[in-house]
Amino acid sequence: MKILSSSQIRDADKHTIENEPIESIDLMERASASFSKWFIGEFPGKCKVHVVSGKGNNGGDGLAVARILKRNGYEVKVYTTSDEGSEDFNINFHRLPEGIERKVVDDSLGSIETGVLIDALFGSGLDRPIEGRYAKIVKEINQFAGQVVSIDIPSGVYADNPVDGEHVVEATHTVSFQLPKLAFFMAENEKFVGDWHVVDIGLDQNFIDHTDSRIHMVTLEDVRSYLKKPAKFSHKGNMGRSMLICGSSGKMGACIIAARAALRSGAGLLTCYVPAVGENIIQTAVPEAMAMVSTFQDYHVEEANFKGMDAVGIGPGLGTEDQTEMALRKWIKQLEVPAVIDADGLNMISSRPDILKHVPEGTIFTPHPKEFSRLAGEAEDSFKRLEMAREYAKKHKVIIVLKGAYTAVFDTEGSVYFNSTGNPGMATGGSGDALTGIITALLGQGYSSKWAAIVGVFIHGLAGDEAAEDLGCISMTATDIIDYLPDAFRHVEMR
Ligand SMILES: NC(=O)C1=CN([C@@H]2O[C@H](COP(=O)(O)OP(=O)(O)OC[C@H]3O[C@@H](n4cnc5c(N)ncnc54)[C@H](O)[C@@H]3O)[C@@H](O)[C@H]2O)[C@H](O)CC1
Ligand SMILES: [K+]
Repeated sequence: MKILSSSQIRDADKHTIENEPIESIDLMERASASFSKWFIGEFPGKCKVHVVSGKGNNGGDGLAVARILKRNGYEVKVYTTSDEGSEDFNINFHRLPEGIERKVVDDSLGSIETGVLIDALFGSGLDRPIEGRYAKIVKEINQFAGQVVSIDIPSGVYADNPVDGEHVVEATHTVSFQLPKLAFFMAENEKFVGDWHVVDIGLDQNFIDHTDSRIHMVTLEDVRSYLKKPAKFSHKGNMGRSMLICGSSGKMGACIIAARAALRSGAGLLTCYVPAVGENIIQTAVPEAMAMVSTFQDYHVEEANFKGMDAVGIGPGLGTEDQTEMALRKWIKQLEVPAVIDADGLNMISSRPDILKHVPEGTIFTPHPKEFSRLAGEAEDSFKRLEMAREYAKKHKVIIVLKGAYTAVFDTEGSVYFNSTGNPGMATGGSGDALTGIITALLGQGYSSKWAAIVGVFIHGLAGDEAAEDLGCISMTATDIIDYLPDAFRHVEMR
């Protein structure tokens, strides 16, 4: 699914009005009806509803929603910051039926005790920080004890830029029109956006399909269409020969997790290349995997042989000893097959950036934000980090998997794909090692680097979601994520 900027959405809006054709006020009605349908589903008990409207079209939506909810049996009170506004605001202001209490407010809503508050103060037309009387209103909204639902976007949040003021509505839910907004994927906006939802308002799909956007959200349908089904005549030899280079004394767990995740992700033949300390451990814990054992006891110091391999995963539990770093340099120089580099592998590259020039095109890096800042420098905010990751991926011709609540995959051409699965329970030791294993297995089965990363991240998150459903976010571990991989793959396969 594409994510469009506010100006692209405005164009889609204009195009729909001209070409459907539909009057702008009727499009507002359609948007408000879609919002109301969502609202009635979420709050079926006919609670008291307080609608706070600004004077733009977001406010106009609020007024239309007030009317629709009143018709559906809700007790509605409307607070407007003005009795006059945009053309469609004015029409909806005059359409407000009798029986809706209304109040034109200056800088205070007065006391609101119960019910649900709908925030229609500012939408995508916000063009400066919220100050003065509007700031006081936002303060009151945030002090309200009940749930707050923002129409389209929380007032004070920009769709495509970082928040620049102190006064921003903190919504419980945000109901966005037609598509999600880039702002929803940024960690610092989580407390403003709350749980977000998208409702269809019938903007011209053909126009959206032809609008150039390099920002996407990965959906189940996307992954379903890319998932390779094992062929009837497949055998272990053509399901990919993969190697994990992993482990050091005290860090063999990372290796086990990555190996198990790879096997649960369809790796045909898996070899774990480990230092001597790891031989018995890996052979006992993961009997399905072969072990290739380096002569040195505690950590990697030697060149590996990738002959006959289809994919390599480098990083889980490697440690960052100087000699391991020298070994990493050799591994990277002789890489001829698709590879994913994680964790300590990335940390070593950060401390010796000259290694970068030997990294083959299309290699996948899977940093979390801290590892990414070691690679590319500190970012002021998530929007800047997004640009930095995009530039880094393009410049070094690598796929970046930037891990976070919405893990983002950056391809080498400047596109970014936000993942839509996963939960806070996955921020647990070993979760990243499992992801490395999954991606290595997919690379081995012939997925392109970009799609191995996108599909791997999605499946990893989905397995985490299935695990969280049964076990809860607090108790789940990385091993649980692996245990739920079969459910996740089946879920994607199901049609
Ligand atoms: N295609 C769609 O998605 C549809 C969207 N709709 C809704 O329209 C709004 C956008 O409406 P717009 O009139 O452009 O902007 P706002 O309502 O956000 O308000 C603009 C209004 O406010 C002034 N303003 C901006 N920033 C500030 C500020 N910080 N302080 C004070 N005043 C400010 C600005 O000058 C304007 O006067 C979109 O979000 C949807 O909710 C349609 O209803 C359906 C189609
Ligand atoms: K709003």
